[in-house]
Amino acid sequence: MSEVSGAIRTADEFEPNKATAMENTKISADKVQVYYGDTHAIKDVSINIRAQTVTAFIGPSGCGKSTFLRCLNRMNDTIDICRVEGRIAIDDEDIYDPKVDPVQLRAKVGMVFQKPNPFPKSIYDNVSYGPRIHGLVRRKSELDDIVASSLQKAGLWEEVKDRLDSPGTGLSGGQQQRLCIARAIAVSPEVILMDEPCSALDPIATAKVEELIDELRENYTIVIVTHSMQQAARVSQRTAFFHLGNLVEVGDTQDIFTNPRDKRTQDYITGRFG
Ligand SMILES: Nc1ncnc2c1ncn2[C@@H]1O[C@H](COP(=O)(O)OP(=O)(O)OP(=O)(O)O)[C@@H](O)[C@H]1O
Repeated sequence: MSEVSGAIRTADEFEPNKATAMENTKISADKVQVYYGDTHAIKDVSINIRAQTVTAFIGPSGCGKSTFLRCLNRMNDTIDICRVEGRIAIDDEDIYDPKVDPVQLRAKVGMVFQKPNPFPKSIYDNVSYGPRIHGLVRRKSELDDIVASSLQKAGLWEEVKDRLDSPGTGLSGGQQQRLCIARAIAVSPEVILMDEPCSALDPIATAKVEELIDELRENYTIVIVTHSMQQAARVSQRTAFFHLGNLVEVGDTQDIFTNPRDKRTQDYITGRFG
């Protein structure tokens, strides 16, 4: 099986270590269709997403990047008119199987949104909330440890360790976004989905979050939707290009940007549309 189904050639068809790449699959989507009422937003998308890799979803506005991202932790379940067909598996387990609890799934597959959205609570409570509701800790000292280590992993500890009781909403935008990343990390996810996580941040805060994404890759599978091709080039190892609900091609980021196989990808990356 190639990484993208259908007649379109993919960079992976030329990959010498294909078997190794397949073994490394964390998420596999097969013939996924998404409808909002009568609108067919995602058309027959198949893709394998690799573990401990940053995969960027790029494409013009409205092409379905966010819709497909939200399929990966069933966030679309919360939209009444949205219907998802096909199969999406994480570690070969179908996440749309009726026995899968979407709340547990969303702990395993965390999400960071475009606009930082800390709870109107303290920094400590923002990070400890998930582990408490998921029953991951028994003692306050364990919770303290999770809060500290999550903030450390999110690169925020040094900036907030003396004011854990202050409101999360009082932090700068970039700090709030790293707090949201700490909150996602606190429940020990395996996958982190990021929907344009830097679009509300200034260049310095963006650089910090990008650096963090690079560090997190060692322990997590990361999928990021971005409008910035520079960002995709900086942070991702794999890039998937979407157009009008289709996944046009996926491959190593460097190949997609230097040697796209489809004219639509080429037109997009050279700024001819979108
Ligand atoms: N909640 C919704 N209800 C109805 N239609 C929706 C909804 N969300 C998205 N759509 C439609 O689905 C299609 C894909 O939208 P989506 O937001 O996934 O694209 P996108 O590539 O992420 O766009 P952008 O880059 O502008 O964020 C669009 O036609 C959009 O209008």
